[in-house]
Amino acid sequence: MERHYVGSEIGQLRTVLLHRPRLSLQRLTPSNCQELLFDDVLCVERAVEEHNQFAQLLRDQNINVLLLSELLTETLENPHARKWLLEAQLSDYRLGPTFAQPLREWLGEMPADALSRYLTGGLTWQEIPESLILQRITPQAHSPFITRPLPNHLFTRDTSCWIYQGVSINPMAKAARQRETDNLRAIYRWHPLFQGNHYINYYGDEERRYDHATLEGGDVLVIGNGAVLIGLSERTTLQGVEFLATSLFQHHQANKIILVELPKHRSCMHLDTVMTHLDHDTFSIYPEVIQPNMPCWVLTPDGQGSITHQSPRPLVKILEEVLAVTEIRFITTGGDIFESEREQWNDANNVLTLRPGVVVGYDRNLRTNEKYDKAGITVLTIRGDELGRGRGGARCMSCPIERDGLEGNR
Ligand SMILES: NC(=O)NCCC[C@H](N)C(=O)O
Repeated sequence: MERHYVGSEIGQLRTVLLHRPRLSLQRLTPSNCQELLFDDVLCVERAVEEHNQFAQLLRDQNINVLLLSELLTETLENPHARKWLLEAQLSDYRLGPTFAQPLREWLGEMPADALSRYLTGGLTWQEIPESLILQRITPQAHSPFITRPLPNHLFTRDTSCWIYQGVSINPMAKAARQRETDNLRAIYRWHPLFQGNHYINYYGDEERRYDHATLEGGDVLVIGNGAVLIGLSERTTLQGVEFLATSLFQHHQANKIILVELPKHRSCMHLDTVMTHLDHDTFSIYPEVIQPNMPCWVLTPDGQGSITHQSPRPLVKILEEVLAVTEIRFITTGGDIFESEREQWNDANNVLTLRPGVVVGYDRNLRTNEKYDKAGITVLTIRGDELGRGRGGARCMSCPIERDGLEGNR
């Protein structure tokens, strides 16, 4: 049986979920990219090459790389999964019953790989048979899309996140990303890799409107020793955190949730865009947003199945305690004020730690990479000139499913 467990941010990474987009990026244009949360259009061939390089680097480090499209295709071989997902993504409420039902029937007959491609890349009016278009009561379409592409599946970190012995399948804050969660729900519910009772479903897998209780994995750092650091960001709310924390405590998977209040800005949309864990005692931070002494709330179990909180204390003190180290090293983004702002925007702080002191980051962040190097952190670099236009780095583009704890325990 597979072992799904993420014991820390820095222990040996063993299995990771990535997504190599193609169709969704081909459909990004200057007129829709902002709405789809990209800052520009991409050269798709180069983006695919960059992503292949990233995946290959991980494989060369003996890390097992799972690809979301492949898992989704395998999931769609199951007729229950196929029916559920078509109803979730192309519901009567989204498209109107007279059109939605025949459309689902047409898609339902499709080979799994073609369907997986549309469920991630979006479906246009040009791709469906004329006879189906005629079934629409109002023939006027204002958009080329029946369902919009999901280019942000690239950032597998956000849509689901593994914390110790379980997963949160996250209710996303932005409309452009909410259908990603349906794809992930289908994978976790039906893909053979995730069958059995060997992990906990903490949050987000129910058929309900999560409303303001949103949560995204880029805000969740599994610090280890039963602690989780969570950013209250543009995307993750205290409402969402309350549900996740209660579930983590009830399942005895965590005993401390440290809350970091972030500005609600796109440049630091998730905690991992301004802070990542590099080695036992070392973090990367963007000092304009994260200061070692910033006061942070800590949530703990109240002993009766719910949560309580302790008064705010300096971040650095809490981390030293949790990690049992005498002094935390903070490596700040490199360069002068202009360079560091530019490098943070290009995800210099958003590195993926493969094992203590070894990280993957974009090669373009020269100043910050130099500082990592001087501090004894090995940076394995990848190109990200195209991928970076989606505003995410190596950590955002990866969802660890198996990773050792701090002591190397699995
Ligand atoms: N953890 C992360 O910071 N993920 C990057 C997400 C970028 C994506 N374009 C978004 O706006 O959601």
